[in-house]
Amino acid sequence: MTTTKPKDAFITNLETTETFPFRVEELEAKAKEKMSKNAFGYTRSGGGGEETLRKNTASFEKYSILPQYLNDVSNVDTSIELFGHTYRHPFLLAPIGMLKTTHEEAELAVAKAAAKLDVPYIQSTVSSYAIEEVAEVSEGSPKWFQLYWSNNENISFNMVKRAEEAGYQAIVLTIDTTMFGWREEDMTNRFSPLKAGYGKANYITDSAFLSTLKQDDEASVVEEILQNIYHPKLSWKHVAELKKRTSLPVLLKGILHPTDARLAIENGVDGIIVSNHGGRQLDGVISSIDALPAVVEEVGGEVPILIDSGIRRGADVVKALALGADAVLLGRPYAYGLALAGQAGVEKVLTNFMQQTRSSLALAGASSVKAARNIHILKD
Ligand SMILES: Cc1cc2nc3c(=O)[nH]c(=O)nc-3n(C[C@H](O)[C@H](O)[C@H](O)COP(=O)(O)O)c2cc1C
Ligand SMILES: CCCCCCC(=O)C(=O)O
Repeated sequence: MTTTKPKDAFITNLETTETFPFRVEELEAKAKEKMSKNAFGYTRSGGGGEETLRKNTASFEKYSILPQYLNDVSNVDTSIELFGHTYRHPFLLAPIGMLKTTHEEAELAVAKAAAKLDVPYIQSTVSSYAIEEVAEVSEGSPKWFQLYWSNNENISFNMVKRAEEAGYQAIVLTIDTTMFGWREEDMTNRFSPLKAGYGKANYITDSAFLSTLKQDDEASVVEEILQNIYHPKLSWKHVAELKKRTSLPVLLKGILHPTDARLAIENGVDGIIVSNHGGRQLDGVISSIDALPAVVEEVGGEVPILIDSGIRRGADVVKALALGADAVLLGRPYAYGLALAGQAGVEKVLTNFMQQTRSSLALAGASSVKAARNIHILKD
């Protein structure tokens, strides 16, 4: 008798002959071997003494799933709906800048992997490939655009307009990086995208951004990028202005305080991303998963809430959904997948997340993302 795997089975992967790491710790270790010290340091590290970076993953362990069984979880619907679009999985790819420091095909490889697996990709303002180049290789697939509000406002408005014209479905304004965090590892390594990666002139190709940069000087280029996005005056007035400038949904990335979540809603924001930027900005801040419950309570379902920072496994996704997130953003793991094997590496990281999320939902007793809200979570 032949046995066939049922479609979408909760595959164990025990029979695999693959050498691509399943363990995220091994993924990071292998990426370290493959990447330059400069680029790996930039990707892995956090702000200050990395207290928040450590807390982001450690905090997940304080939340325990109290599963319920005998629920018939033979069909798990992992799809979600956001802003009128249905997405097949409850995760998106977080914006990660200057991916040419990691792999020559950078955002093109990531966008192609995301498109193939129907995962929305959030493209960073400081991408190594321009908005239109990314749109071209992943035509028709869901993409959002992350905005750093340049102190040269025309650059920002122009990028938003171009993203809209290129078919991006939402604008994500990052609010926690109006100035750069205190990045000790990058300072120690004298980080520069020019020495970290591929192609001297190509770490950022967007013409609007490029025009503000001298491209041939390792040290000053970092300074110039940071000068461009340095904007300590950024305020709720800018959020209101952005809302006027685009018909796309606007999300704020970097909300941690429930009062800021309320202000976001009062200022017409369409969605909130609870995030501490992967522990890369202010060190010592609360972990995202610890910040989530109060934000969820304040928002009361008025707008969708997404979360990132520290999500490493399917069980983390389930915990975030159970605590009230509508979706999560995956960050460093896909960058490491990119470092190891380009587009195929990103696909591998994503398919592992998909299988793990599906089986974790089922084993917790939820047959849909909506049902995940009813999963009981105990906090240590
Ligand atoms: C190398 C790197 C570059 C990043 N670049 C950006 C960026 O350009 N814009 C942004 O909003 N967030 C950026 N982030 C933050 C991510 O979007 C996300 O918040 C963070 O990676 C989540 O933490 P995790 O990767 O530890 O899960 C970057 C993160 C990393 C690791
Ligand atoms: C050296 C320029 C860095 C631009 C900001 C990218 C980012 O958000 C990050 O966390 O790094």
